[in-house]
Order: sequence, then C-alpha cells, then structure tokens
Amino acid sequence: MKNKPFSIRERIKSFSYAFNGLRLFFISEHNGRIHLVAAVVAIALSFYLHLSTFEWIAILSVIAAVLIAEILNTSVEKLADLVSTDIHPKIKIVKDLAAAAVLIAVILALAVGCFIFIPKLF
Ligand SMILES: Nc1ncnc2c1ncn2[C@@H]1O[C@H](COP(=O)(O)OP(=O)(O)OP(=O)(O)O)[C@@H](O)[C@H]1O
Repeated sequence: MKNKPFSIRERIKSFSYAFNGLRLFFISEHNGRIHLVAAVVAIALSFYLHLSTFEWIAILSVIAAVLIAEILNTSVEKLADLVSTDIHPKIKIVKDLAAAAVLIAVILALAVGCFIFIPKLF
C-alpha cells in the first residue's frame, strides 16, 4: 500500500478525532464519569498532601492506566455489541477479558493510592 504524503492538516484531524473520543467517553459513559470524578479527587488530594515528584508520577501513571484500560474496554464493548446483539459465549469471553484489564488497572491504582495517601493522612 502506498503511503500518503505527510500532512500537518491530517495530523491535526487525527488529534481532533482522539479528543472527540475523550469527550464521548466522559460525556456518554457512566464509567467514564466515575473515573473522571475519582481522578479529580486523587489529584486534589495530591495537591493538598504536597506529594513528591515521584509520588506525583506514580499517581498520574495509575490514573492514566485506569483511563486507558476503561476507554479500551468501552471500545471493545461497543464493537462486540455491533458484531452480535445475541448472547454468544465468544462475546462473553471478549467482554470479560476487556473488563479484566480494567480490574487490574483499578487494583493497581488502589494499591498505589493506599501506599501514598494512607501514611500521609493517618
Ligand atoms: N452478547 C453477549 N453475549 C454473552 N455475554 C454477554 C453479552 N453481552 C454482555 N455479556 C456479559 O455481560 C457482561 C457485562 O456486559 P456489558 O456489555 O453490559 O458490560 P458492562 O461492563 O456492564 O457495561 P457498562 O459499560 O454499560 O457498565 C460481560 O462482561 C459479559 O460477561
């Protein structure tokens, strides 16, 4: 396949599609709103507790990991629903696997949050 010539306009368009995805995630998805609120609370607490640079890096990394996992999970769910609206064992496996990725990211975020915040709060 022949590569298209590089175009700044096309690159900017790609960014606008990505930002549209982010907007859809936070506006139309319940889980997106829950994760947004959790991220805002964690960031506010981090400012309040004057985290070190490395603690900030850890908190921002786990927030990003959860958001990335949830966005991919949402995207897989939408695609799976388009492939088949019927109950199908393969769709179940695909959706459960995508949900497992979110679960791992959330467990990691909770663990990092506990390690960093609990000693500073109590
Ligand atoms: N078409 C299907 N066939 C078989 N199992 C399904 C199907 N759709 C959903 N499931 C099962 O139900 C679970 C929940 O699916 P659903 O699409 O409602 O995800 P959810 O995480 O509840 O979505 P939401 O993002 O709306 O909270 C899946 O993990 C899967 O086990």
